[in-house]
Amino acid sequence: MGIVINNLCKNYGKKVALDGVNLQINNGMFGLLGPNGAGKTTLMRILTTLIAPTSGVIDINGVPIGNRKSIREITGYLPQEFSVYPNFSVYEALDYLAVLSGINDNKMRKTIINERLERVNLDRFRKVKVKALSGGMKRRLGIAQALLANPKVLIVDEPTAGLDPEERIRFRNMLGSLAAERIVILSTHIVEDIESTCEHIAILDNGKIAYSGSVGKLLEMAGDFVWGGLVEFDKMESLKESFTLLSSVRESDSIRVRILSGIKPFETAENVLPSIEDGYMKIIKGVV
Ligand SMILES: Nc1ncnc2c1ncn2[C@@H]1O[C@H](COP(=O)(O)OP(=O)(O)OP(=O)(O)O)[C@@H](O)[C@H]1O
Repeated sequence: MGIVINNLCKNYGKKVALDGVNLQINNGMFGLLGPNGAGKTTLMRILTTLIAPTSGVIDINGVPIGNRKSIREITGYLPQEFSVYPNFSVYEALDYLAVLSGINDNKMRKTIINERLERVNLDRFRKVKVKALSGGMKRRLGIAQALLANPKVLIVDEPTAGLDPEERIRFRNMLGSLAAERIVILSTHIVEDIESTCEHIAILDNGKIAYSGSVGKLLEMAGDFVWGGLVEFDKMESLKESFTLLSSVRESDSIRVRILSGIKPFETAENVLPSIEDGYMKIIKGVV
């Protein structure tokens, strides 16, 4: 069970957006990371049957992706640009979307909407107009919409972009609790979003899977490549030219740097504990 993707390719004309993607995604929270243009949205739109692959095989819980009706019944999607009727109230917007998704029985629709509103902590705001919601509340409404049919797979694209830190944390926690009983795929280029929630991740780069596996394994792989130490100001330029500088913070007369490198970058440098961001940079920069 779960999602199995074999040799998936997607071309837009001459542009190759996905190039031989192989991936297995099981229950729980799965992070899809990658720089802008890597192909994340394309992959998610294929998984939700909004666009068709050029070639390759995908099964979701044993159902082939070509069986669009069944796939749509088991997947929920929160796109990057989620917007609904601004003058509707929260309840009206969900009611309308529920009718569109085929939940015709009035009593059942009411029960489902009330449950979803509670799930995303918006029940107190049911009468508030959509246009009056904060960014985080709109995103939560988007999740309520994606959960209407109680999908086995929930796919969310860049959900925390534009949210303030408190809203972002709340949103991540909510996704974490939803992942207890389904697959949640979280696509983002914000590495922090992955750090606190996902056990398994994939990194897409230029249409290809550059890494897939556990967060722990990524950290292990980055272990010997992250260096830290204090350097003098006048050494900074040459360090920047020769190595990937991860961070630099002034400390009185020197600068404390973190550097990604396969060799010791300067005499007093020492290996330091890597973060997911360091692991991500190692993969994307191809440091060996
Ligand atoms: N409809 C389209 N026609 C042509 N090229 C497209 C189309 N949609 C996407 N692309 C291109 O395919 C590549 C992958 O795009 P995609 O939107 O999947 O990447 P992404 O990882 O989601 O990026 P972002 O984080 O910026 O949303 C990009 O080079 C993009 O310009």
